[in-house]
Amino acid sequence: AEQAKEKLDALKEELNQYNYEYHVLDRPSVSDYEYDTKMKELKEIEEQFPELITADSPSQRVGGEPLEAFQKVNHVIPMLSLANAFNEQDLRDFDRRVREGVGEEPTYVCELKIDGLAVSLLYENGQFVRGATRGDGTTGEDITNNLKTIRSIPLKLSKEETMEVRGEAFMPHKSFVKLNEAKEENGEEPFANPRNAAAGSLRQLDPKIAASRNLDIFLYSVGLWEAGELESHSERLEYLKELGLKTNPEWRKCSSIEDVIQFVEDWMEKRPQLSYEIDGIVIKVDRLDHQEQLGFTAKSPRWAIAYKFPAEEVITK
Ligand SMILES: Cc1ccc(Cn2cc(C(N)=O)ccc2=O)c(C)c1
Repeated sequence: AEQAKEKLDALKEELNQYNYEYHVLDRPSVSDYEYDTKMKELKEIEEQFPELITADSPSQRVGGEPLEAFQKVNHVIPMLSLANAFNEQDLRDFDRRVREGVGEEPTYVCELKIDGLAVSLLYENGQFVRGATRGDGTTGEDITNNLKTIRSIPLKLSKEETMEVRGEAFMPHKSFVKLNEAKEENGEEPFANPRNAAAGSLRQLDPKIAASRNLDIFLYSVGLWEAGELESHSERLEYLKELGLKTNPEWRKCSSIEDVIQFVEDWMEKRPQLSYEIDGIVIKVDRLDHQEQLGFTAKSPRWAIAYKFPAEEVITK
């Protein structure tokens, strides 16, 4: 069994790397056939030596039996909602409040606001151990088995960090159209939009159904983090990527509200080119000390705002 363990460890490393290249970088280095052949080899060894199976093995993505119900999860740091901006004046008002609060010109980070389901991923010593929905911000549902089926979620980080990361799980356009075609063929009610389809998929008690829905994820923030000492949101985004997590590549630093308004106008135009749905732009003050100075209202941070695009008629055909 010693050689089997060595062979298995090598295959795990290799397959997790290929999975990362394909689903996170969108830059595979081997053919699907080669990936599939090595996966079969790994499963054969695990079948012979079940005691060698580990939680971060690529064979463990589509987990166990359907659950009876979801366990509750308490978010130690609440997952807050963002205040909304609907026009340029709202953005200028936000900028004025920020400048008055921090007493200097802030740097902003603008990110695409993915129209999916906010989720929390907990890693302990680099291992993915638990995934949860946002719920009401304080209490969510444990959907670990369903989130494990999202191929772009690494089962192991590139460093042995103990941290909670947050992001948006979503259903890409192509998967949404295919799913609704299948539903209509079966005479079932199609989903109204990709957000409902993603939420419906992650609320399935049977992980095999979630696995069939081709969901994806972008991570964009950090919750609990033992050793966290970075100083800005932009550094955190870069660190999430360094850890092997999928981050949205379109974020930009903006040195003034004029830049923010330009970014918002640009993406209003470019939105239809994306392979996933966005419902706006998230604007955050970059420096974490500025964020602390600004603090929170009862339900939202004062250092961030969500610019909402006018609802787009979704072409479901
Ligand atoms: C048979 C088969 C196996 C794998 C895949 C997709 N894919 C490919 C790779 C790869 N090329 O590095 C890695 C992970 C993965 O999920 C498809 C579409 C079909």
